[in-house]
Amino acid sequence: MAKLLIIEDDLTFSQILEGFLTKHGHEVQVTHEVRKSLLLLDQQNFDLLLIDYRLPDGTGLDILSHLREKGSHQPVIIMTSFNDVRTAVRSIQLGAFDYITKPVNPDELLMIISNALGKKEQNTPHKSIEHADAIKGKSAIADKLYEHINLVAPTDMSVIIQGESGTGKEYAARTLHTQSKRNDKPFIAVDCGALSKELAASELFGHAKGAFTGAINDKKGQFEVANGGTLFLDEVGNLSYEVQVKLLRALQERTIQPIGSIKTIKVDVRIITATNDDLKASVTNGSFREDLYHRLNEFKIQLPALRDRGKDLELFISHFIRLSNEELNRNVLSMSQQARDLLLQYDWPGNLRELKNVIKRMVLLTPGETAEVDSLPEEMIIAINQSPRPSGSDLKAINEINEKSIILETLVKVKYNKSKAAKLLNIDRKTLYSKMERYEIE
Ligand SMILES: Nc1ncnc2c1ncn2[C@@H]1O[C@H](COP(=O)(O)OP(=O)(O)OP(=O)(O)O)[C@@H](O)[C@H]1O
Repeated sequence: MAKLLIIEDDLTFSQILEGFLTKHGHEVQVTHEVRKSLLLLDQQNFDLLLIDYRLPDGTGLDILSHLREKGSHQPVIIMTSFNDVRTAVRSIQLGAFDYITKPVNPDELLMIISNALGKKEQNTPHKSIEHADAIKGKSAIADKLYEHINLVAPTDMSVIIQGESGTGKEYAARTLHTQSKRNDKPFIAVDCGALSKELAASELFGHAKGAFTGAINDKKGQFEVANGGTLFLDEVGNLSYEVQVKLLRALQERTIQPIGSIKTIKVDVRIITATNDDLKASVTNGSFREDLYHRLNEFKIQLPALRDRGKDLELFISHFIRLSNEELNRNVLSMSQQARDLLLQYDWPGNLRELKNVIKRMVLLTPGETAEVDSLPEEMIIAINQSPRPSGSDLKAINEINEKSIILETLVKVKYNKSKAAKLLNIDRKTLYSKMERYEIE
């Protein structure tokens, strides 16, 4: 049993969730606003938080930031409408464990909660590393990527890995380490996005007993822990100006000084950083130091977005189906044409992480061997149909696009039962068939 806090402003939905999770053995509390939830979080400890993305007095990200400032690391799951996925993936950078799209599927929710509780101990600023099951891809863009990785890996150069959220930056950093001569020494990953301003310096450089309230013992910083090996700083753009100064000094002088200590410690560490922001823009607007940027940017690796990886998408789909079959004890061997088309058409703003989640959910909801389109989030179809709107005043084109997306949405809702769809759409079956043919809906 775990102690859960639900922060959700939809009263009916929060009641349903509360009942459902209580029935599954959890102790559940519910609140409906950011402000009240912050008070509760300051008074009590919860094992896991389930937070609606849009709340009346803020967003789930405000709560995540508050937790980060406090240095709390309990797993957080963000619940979001599909239209907010692009923003919600940002929550992962701020330390959320995962997100789930509404309407929430009960099996999927239980799976995510149990994964989150299972990984609780690892959900600290030191990121978990589970990249034994990785594939490279066969597209031209993947070839180029690995050419760069192979080129720079054996050197001691500092590398910045840039790429959208979920593109595999941590995986790339780990590959650089395993292909370097430091591979028998530690690879330490620190998620700077999940560190509060106050704790960041002590996390990186350590502190002496009594250096500040709460520093009850000496603590080794991650620089020292990584000595001889590689230190991976994810979301490096989140470090405060003061910590940037300390980091630059550590890199230039190859020594660190724990907070509150007079001793200096020699360190030999290769630095790999990752960012999904444009760090150069942060230099231009003054939030990131230019001298540090140049010191970190001896080589830059750009990770491609999934939507730009062509045929690799299909390889990743098969790969994640295999992994999910193993994990969930399922036997999904194929997908219907509609399901495949949908996965190939979608533009994957959350990249590999989003694909992995969607496939896991699909496998979970498929008891047989063939996954059907209704095991995919129906909002994916809406997202695809929302993409290009004809510009200007071509009323006929606008009407056609609207008509196509309403037909698609209805078909998904009734699991492609055409009689039911025709009834809901208030047209006869023959008209529905001819419209489906015209709009190339299978
Ligand atoms: N080459 C790969 N093969 C298989 N799985 C991968 C690969 N690269 C990444 N993944 C999976 O995709 C997910 C996201 O990867 P990762 O955490 O490395 O991305 P990231 O870019 O560091 O994310 P963030 O921007 O949120 O820090 C992980 O679950 C990881 O296991």
